[in-house]
Amino acid sequence: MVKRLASAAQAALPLDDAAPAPLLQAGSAPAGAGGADVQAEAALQRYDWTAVGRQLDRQGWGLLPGLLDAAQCQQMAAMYDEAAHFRSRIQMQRHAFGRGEYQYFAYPLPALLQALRTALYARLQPVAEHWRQQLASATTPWPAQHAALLAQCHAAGQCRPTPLLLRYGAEDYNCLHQDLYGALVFPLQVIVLLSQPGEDFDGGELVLTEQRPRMQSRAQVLPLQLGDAAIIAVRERPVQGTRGSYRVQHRHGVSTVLRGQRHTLGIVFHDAE
Ligand SMILES: O=C(O)CCC(=O)C(=O)O
Ligand SMILES: [Fe+2]
Repeated sequence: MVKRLASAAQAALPLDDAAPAPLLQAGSAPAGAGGADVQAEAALQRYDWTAVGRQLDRQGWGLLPGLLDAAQCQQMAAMYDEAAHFRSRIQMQRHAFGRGEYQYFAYPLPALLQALRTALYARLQPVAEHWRQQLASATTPWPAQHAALLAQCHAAGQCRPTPLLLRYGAEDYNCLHQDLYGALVFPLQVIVLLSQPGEDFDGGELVLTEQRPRMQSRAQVLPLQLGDAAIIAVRERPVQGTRGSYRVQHRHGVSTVLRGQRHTLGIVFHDAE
C-alpha cells in the first residue's frame, strides 16, 4: 500500500477585517446538522480565490491566512488523543518517512473537517481543471462537487479516508514525499498549522520543493502561523514555457522540530487504496 513516495509570496488576505465566521466545534455535530457546511463556505468567502489561483499557478502553493482561529486549532489538535476519530496510526520512523507520528481520520469525519474538505474542494476544482487542461492530461474533467470525486475514488477501489492529524515533538521531521494513495490523484491538498511557531515549537518548517525538467531542485519554505492553511501541489503543476506547458514536479516535507510540539491537519481530497 503505497501511501507516500519517498524521495515568499503574497498572501491572499481576507477580503474584509471581519472576524471569521465561527465554524462548528470540531466533532460536535453530524455534518450538515448544525450548518457546518454553510459556515465553512462563509469562512472561505473571505479570500480572494483569483489571487489564490495565481499563487498556485506561479509557485505551486498558496496561503489562506487565519483559516482556523486559535480555539479551533486547539480543539483539532486535542482530537489527537481521542482514538475513536481515527482508523490508523503511523509511526514515521518505522516506514522511513521521517520521525514523529500521524493518524488517519475514520469516516464519518468530524463536522468541521468534513465541511472544510467539501468547501475547499469546490474552490480548488477550477484550478485543478485549469492545470489538467494545460497539461493535456488524458484524464476526465474533475467533477465540481467533492462527493462526485469520492464516488470516482470508491469505484476505483480508493475507499479509505486520507485526512490526517500529525504530531511532531523535538527532533521529529517529515521526509520529502508526495501523498498519492492510488492512481486517482486530485492535484491539490491543504495543510493547516494548528500550533504557533516560536511559542509552541521552533524549527519544523513546511518545505515545498519543485523540480523543473533538467534542473536541480529548488526549496520553498512556507511562512505559516497558527491557523493558517497552505494549499500545495500534490505531485506536479504546469508551467508555461515558450513551446507550451511543461510539468514541474513537487514534493513536500517538514524540517526538524527543534523544540516543543507541532500539530498539523492534512486534507487530501482523493481517498486511499
Ligand atoms: O506537517 C506538515 O506540515 C506536513 C503534513 C503533510 O505532509 C500532509 O498533510 O500531507
Ligand atoms: Fe504530506
